[in-house]
Amino acid sequence: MSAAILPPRGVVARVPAKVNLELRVGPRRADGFHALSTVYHAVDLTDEITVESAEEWGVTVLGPYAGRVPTDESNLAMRAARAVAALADVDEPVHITIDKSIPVAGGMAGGSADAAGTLLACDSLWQTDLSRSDLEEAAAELGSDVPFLLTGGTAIGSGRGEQVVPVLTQGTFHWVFALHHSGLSTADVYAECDRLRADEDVPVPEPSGELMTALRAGDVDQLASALMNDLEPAACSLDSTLRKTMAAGLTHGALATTVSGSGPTVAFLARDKAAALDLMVSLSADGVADDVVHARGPAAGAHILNDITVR
Ligand SMILES: C[C@](O)(CO)[C@H](O)COP(=O)(O)OP(=O)(O)OC[C@H]1O[C@@H](n2ccc(N)nc2=O)[C@H](O)[C@@H]1O
Ligand SMILES: Nc1ncnc2c1ncn2[C@@H]1O[C@H](COP(=O)(O)OP(=O)(O)OP(=O)(O)O)[C@@H](O)[C@H]1O
Repeated sequence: MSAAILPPRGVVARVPAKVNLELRVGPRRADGFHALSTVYHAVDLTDEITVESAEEWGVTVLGPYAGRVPTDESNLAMRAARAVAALADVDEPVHITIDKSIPVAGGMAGGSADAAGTLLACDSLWQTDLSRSDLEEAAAELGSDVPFLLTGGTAIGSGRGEQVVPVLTQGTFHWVFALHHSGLSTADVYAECDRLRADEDVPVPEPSGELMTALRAGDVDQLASALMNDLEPAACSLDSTLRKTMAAGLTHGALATTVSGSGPTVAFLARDKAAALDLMVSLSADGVADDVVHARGPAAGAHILNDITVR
């Protein structure tokens, strides 16, 4: 006699953080967003999202950042679950548990990652027949960074960042991230960028050939010289400690440094794993950041780890 196949009671998804290898910010558009040309790079600093059938809708956040993440309807993971339920016409509450390692308001797209993981986990739990493009559309509505977190790897982002095209890269890059407990609001950083450039004629942004060549060749030195972020002056203007953190990493042997997205996380590119671990020790000893972590990229986008079928 064959055992009955039960639908899964819960699904676990893993989602990466991101750093922008290049972030060119164009003029503010009529809808308030800025035209972007960016190269996203997923790194293996991850959150885990568990979505389980429940009596009521709810969110629990685990880990050191728990106190700084809302657990009501404004949580991006909850908004993602509601979006899948509406699209697939499902009326079945879920409880979402976010085991959080990606810093909050750190410029590494932590909330966006949780949204991407939840889209995938709910899609799997409810066995909807939503297409990949349905999920990508829902992702773009939740936030500009969310579609990339579904894709992962390394990808060019255009539009307001929501249009994503994967790029081929070779090898693995080693990063050290200097985390700061005080976050920066993404909207504030874009507004500060506008203020600092008020007298400039800002061109429509385009990707650079040098970065694409570096990625195709897996050339870490070339990548080091191609890193750039138009939001860096704005993030450093809002948090005056960032320049000191960046300088410390370069003194301790980082090949290059950049503010991650809208900051305040500072990313350092290291030659290899050993150099990254040395840099971590030196930065920790300097006390220039609240925490220092090593991560590798490119990493996989949101993916399902397993179904929980036990009742
Ligand atoms: C800084 C980056 O992380 C770089 O990848 C993203 O551009 C931010 O993406 P995100 O956090 O998903 O941002 P959203 O939730 O879409 O927008 C938050 C706020 O950031 C500003 N914003 C965002 C994206 C964009 N292309 N232009 C903007 O001006 C807007 O003020 C917006 O209200
Ligand atoms: N699941 C979530 N995780 C983290 N923050 C969330 C979440 N849901 C809602 N938020 C809210 O969103 C704000 C921004 O959080 P997030 O960690 O996504 O910023 P970020 O990493 O700087 O984003 P980005 O890099 O995409 O600009 C937080 O301050 C928090 O109030």
